[in-house]
Amino acid sequence: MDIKDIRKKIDGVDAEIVRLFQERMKLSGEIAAYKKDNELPIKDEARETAKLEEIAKMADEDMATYCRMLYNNIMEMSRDYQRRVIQRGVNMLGVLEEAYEKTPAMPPDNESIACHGEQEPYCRQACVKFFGNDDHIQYFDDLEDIFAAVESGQCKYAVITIGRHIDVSNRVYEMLAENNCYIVRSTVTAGGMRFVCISRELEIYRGADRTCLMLRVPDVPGALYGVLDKFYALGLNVSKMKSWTAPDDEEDLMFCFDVETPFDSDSFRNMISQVSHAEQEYVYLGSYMEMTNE
Ligand SMILES: O=C(O)C(=O)C[C@]1(C(=O)O)C=C[C@@H](O)C=C1
Repeated sequence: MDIKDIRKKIDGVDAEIVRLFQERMKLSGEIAAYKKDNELPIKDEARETAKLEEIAKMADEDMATYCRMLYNNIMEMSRDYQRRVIQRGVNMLGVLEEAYEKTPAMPPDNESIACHGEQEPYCRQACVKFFGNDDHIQYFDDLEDIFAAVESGQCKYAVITIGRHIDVSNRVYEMLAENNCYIVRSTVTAGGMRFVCISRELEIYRGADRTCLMLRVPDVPGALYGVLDKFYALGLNVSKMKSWTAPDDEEDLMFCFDVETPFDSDSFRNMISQVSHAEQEYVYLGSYMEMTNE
């Protein structure tokens, strides 16, 4: 068969795939609305695992791995779309201000905290700084287990490092977004490791003076400039800037950075308005205070 004929067949199959993919995404959007109304988390690990198993069984033997990879990506996009559906029309500033009003002066000192076993001594130091004690730590082997513990409610908070290993911190930011978790406090321990306290509930403590934002942009010249320019125009300082290639597409860049401005200020409100009306989809990862030794 001529290559042209084969391509024609591929075009036909692609048209079907696009139609069905969009149909699936719309259904996923309906699930997002249900999850929002019933206060359910976007990610359902058990459903995804079962779905991948089912897909692998359904596929021909030599295609099973490809089908699994495809569905891994499809479900990641599906979650991304659900996040957008949920955020659409939400008055972001109103949500943040309500969270600020509801957050107590100090974090509770008797909640379970998920930590990484490998980082034990530093984690303890960070917990003492955040909660005044290190009595309620539960140790886990990896980040996935830590986020699962927070997601399921087994632990209300997690204290994890975000510094040092560049790959680790990128993954932490991606996982915060995937699991709808927020940074609520931050500190640097002895040894120069930066630890953050994260929560699934949006909490904004008094004194919060920096806000962590993440966004995805196409990897084209000037992409970074176009993002930062808007913050500089508002007189806002941007720090702890990180960028890396999107995990699922080499042509996209992920940016994560802190904007330094007190929560209770006009410049904060201007920034949120800027972010809410931007063309790009920003992911809000929390407003917090950097806790020092004093
Ligand atoms: O079944 C759900 O709960 C969905 O939200 C749909 C879906 C999917 O795309 O298949 C998306 C996210 C969940 O983690 C699991 C599955």
